[in-house]
Amino acid sequence: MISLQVRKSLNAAGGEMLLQLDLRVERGELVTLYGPSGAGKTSTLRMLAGLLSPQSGQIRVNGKAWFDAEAGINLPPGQRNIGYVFQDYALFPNMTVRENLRFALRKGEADSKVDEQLDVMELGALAGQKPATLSGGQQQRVALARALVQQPDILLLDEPLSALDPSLRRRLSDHLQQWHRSLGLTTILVSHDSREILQLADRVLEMREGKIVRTGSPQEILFPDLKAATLQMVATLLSVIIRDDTATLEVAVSYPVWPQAQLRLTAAADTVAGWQVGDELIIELTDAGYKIGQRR
Ligand SMILES: Nc1ncnc2c1ncn2[C@@H]1O[C@H](COP(=O)(O)OP(=O)(O)OP(=O)(O)O)[C@@H](O)[C@H]1O
Repeated sequence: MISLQVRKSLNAAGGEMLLQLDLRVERGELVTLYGPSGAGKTSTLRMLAGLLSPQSGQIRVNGKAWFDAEAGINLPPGQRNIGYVFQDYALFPNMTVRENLRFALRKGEADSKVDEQLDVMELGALAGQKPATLSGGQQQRVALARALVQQPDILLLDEPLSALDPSLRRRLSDHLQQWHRSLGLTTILVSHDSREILQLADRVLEMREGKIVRTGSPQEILFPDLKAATLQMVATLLSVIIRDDTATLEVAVSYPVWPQAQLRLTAAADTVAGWQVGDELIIELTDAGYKIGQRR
């Protein structure tokens, strides 16, 4: 179990911002940190990893103090059994993909763990290449593979799938879910992707300006405006074609998640004025058919 009560003053764009956190994550839980850019999500992960020191407070993991300002305890990153994938990937530039993964093996462990991860991450063909020759998405997969080779107790993931194309993203989020369960990991995931959060998260912590402002299930936090008594769906606008007074829309349903999630709908051209691809929509099923509106 992770328990973290810390304060840290950060230099935000608009001046000083106090990161003030009091959170607990149970063993085996997968929790998502969700919130706008600059809310302090990455800084929270960096404090857990030992890369950023709080000014006051405590971090305890499974009963052991990792940080305690009053007692003068601050374990270095190497003594915290954490695997992390940060936005800059932090791969060793002078090592090949395979060497980057091998470096994360514990002493005396077989190379087969490296081969296994290369295989699952679909990186086998790139094993001999250096990070600089890889795309962002490939580097992201190497970073994820390296974090898992380490066999951590705690996995910290800062938008680990954001640079991947949609189909690879889906495959790897399935794998992530399996690893989290089968390896008994405790995972903290920073994500903005509704589908990813709905699929993976047990609980969402919403952060704003350095504080946790709401916690709840993915549905409660992502879609608080959905009315329980009516049949509604949340969807992303994929395309819109207007002909005369009628707009034809293609949308991808993100909640509830359907196996066949793409729909084609029509609406009055006036209704969709100003809508853009990528906008989130709410589709409400009514006696007369359906009603579409933009999600506020
Ligand atoms: N070491 C540091 N010292 C002081 N301020 C920092 C430090 N690291 C980050 N900050 C500032 O703290 C604020 C929060 O940054 P952080 O990266 O934690 O936000 P975030 O929620 O992860 O944002 P994003 O979604 O854009 O990654 C930013 O304004 C940043 O400039």
